[in-house]
Amino acid sequence: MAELKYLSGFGNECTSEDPRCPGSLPEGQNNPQVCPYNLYAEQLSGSAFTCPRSTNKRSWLYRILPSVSHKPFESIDEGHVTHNWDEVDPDPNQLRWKPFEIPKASQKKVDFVSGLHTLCGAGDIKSNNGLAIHIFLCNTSMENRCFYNSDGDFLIVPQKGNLLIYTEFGKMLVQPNEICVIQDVSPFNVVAWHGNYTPYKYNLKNFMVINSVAFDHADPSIFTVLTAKSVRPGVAIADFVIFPPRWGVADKTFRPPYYHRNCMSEFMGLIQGHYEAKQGGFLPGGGSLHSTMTPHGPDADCFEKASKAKLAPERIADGTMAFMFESSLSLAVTKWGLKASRCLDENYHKCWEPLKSHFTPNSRNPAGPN
Ligand SMILES: O=C(O)Cc1cc(O)ccc1O
Ligand SMILES: [Fe+2]
Repeated sequence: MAELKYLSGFGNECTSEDPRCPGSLPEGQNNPQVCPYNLYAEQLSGSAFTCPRSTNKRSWLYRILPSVSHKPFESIDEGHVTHNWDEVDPDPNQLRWKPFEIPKASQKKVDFVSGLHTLCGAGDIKSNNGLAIHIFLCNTSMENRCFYNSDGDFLIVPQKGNLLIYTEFGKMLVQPNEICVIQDVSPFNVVAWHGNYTPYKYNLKNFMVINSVAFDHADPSIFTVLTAKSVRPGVAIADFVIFPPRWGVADKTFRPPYYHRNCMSEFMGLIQGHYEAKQGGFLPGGGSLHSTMTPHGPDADCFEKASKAKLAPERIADGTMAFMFESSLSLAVTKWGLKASRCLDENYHKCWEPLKSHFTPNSRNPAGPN
């Protein structure tokens, strides 16, 4: 396939015309009585019409047939997708999953849609307020079918293999270490479009990381790549946060993540490498969930090493890409997540078992390594 060319600029107003139909975008207006090439004009709204201009999102598509010209929808087997957050009793334990297994194509062909497995989530689709985390485990391209999600935005984080995604706005090749966000998808008959509501992808290597250059551990909001806002300012439905390779230079500081409990839920995954707070057990393709107020933090090995380490400047997480969805919702795990996936790590809690008391009641300030 010819190399794909992309329009650049997050949130920009972009335009695109199929080179075979020059001038297919109407000039000076969006909705002419008759569009160039006798195309249909169709608007796709990504925000309420009434949003202020700075948050208003919409695109205009000029297509051979409007997307309403489809046959009636019919239900299909829902597979492993659910929005029932009461399948199992709430579980306050720290949860960790071994790498999820991709089925072998020789045994069963599974495409992106039938390979979606809901792991956890919260909220309500009808009020458009919620979040679901699905693991996609597929081995086959989608043929003669396409998919649209009218429940919300899809942020896709591939861990293995490449995704060639056909959207109404064009094609995207999304590879590990890249992410993409898609909207509605329907038959691919768009000849031209313009607007600021489009699918996009982003290479996580381009994230300009900041970190503490003096002392102490900055909270991970410094690593926020994308935010799905809630109605409460500063409180996200989900922040998408990454832990990319960077320099650690903080003096007199325990540099890995601190022990904590959080009113936000934290779902983490690893694309490649190993995560700085866990010496082992948290593997690429796996995940972990520390839901509302569940205590967690560095494992015992990590604590021992980092509290004794000489604090020279060091590269943190070279070759690594971990990510987190930090959500104000209390994420409930599905039956698939707890049982059917067969990937739940029953021994996760043991990584903290060796932690011992270092309390020295008679010496307030024991000599540290530096
Ligand atoms: O739990 C985690 O590993 C993620 C995390 C990292 C960090 O540097 C500070 C807080 C936090 O939740
Ligand atoms: Fe955390």
